[in-house]
Amino acid sequence: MTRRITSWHTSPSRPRYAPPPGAVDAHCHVFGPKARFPFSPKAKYLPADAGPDALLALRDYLGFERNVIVQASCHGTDNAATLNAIARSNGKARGIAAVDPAIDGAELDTLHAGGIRGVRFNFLKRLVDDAPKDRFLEIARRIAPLGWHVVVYFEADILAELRPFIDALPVPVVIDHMGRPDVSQGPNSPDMHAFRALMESRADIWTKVSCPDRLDPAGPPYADFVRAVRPLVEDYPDRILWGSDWPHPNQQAVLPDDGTLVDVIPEIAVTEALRKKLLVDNPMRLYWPEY
Ligand SMILES: O=C(O)c1cc(C(=O)O)oc(=O)c1
Repeated sequence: MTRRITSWHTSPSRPRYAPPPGAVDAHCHVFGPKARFPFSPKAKYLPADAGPDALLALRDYLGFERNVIVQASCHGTDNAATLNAIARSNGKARGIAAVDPAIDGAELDTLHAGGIRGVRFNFLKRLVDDAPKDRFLEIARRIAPLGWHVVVYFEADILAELRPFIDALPVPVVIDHMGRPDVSQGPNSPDMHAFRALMESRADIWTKVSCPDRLDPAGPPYADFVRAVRPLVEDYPDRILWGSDWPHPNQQAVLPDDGTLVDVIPEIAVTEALRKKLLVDNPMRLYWPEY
């Protein structure tokens, strides 16, 4: 693994849709820069540098004000690159870390001071070697006093197997990219039924209605994604978040145009009130509750 991948569009279009003031991109990442923040020896992909300068410039270009930076799997459990990006944002970014179960209380406090507000549990075999549920539960118990939540990333085919684990989590839960349903099957598919059952199972489960580029292989204007996801936005308006997913880890065949991704927002959230919840009120409640 030597070739470094550029997984993002280097000249995205400017979106036609203008997000409301204070909009939060609640799922994005940084890669490196590698010279200061080397990738994990266990990384499953080796990306080109996509550091805070590029992220903050894109934020402004797309019309957003804040970011939630999710530790990318290529950085393992060393959160230095994510913390560096948060520190560069002038208080306009917070983050989600990946941590080793052995992490001590002082290290958790340092992460909190650096803007971290949760930890991510990644169950994708193509991204991580192992996902020990018992140790994840131990971490979730440890972060509860900090008021953090957990972010869980999985694919639809393991949702049933994961249910007891998710049910046992003692803190709020955010599901990345809706647990990757097959959106081509429409809004009433078995995947969507199972996902809705999860959303119904507790009041403190949220989800990111993100990644049309990953979930809808037909590409722009992502009609299957819009048809499957719009009803979720309408039924769970207070528990949804949106994120660009920049710099789109692992995307290679087709690089998503971030302007086009922003233009999907008014298609899935069809009223101004829904868009304000999705882009401002909900992420602020979860990541900047003091505001
Ligand atoms: O589907 C993916 O490849 C992917 C990877 C990562 C990561 O490497 O952290 O994060 C994501 O949100 C999505």
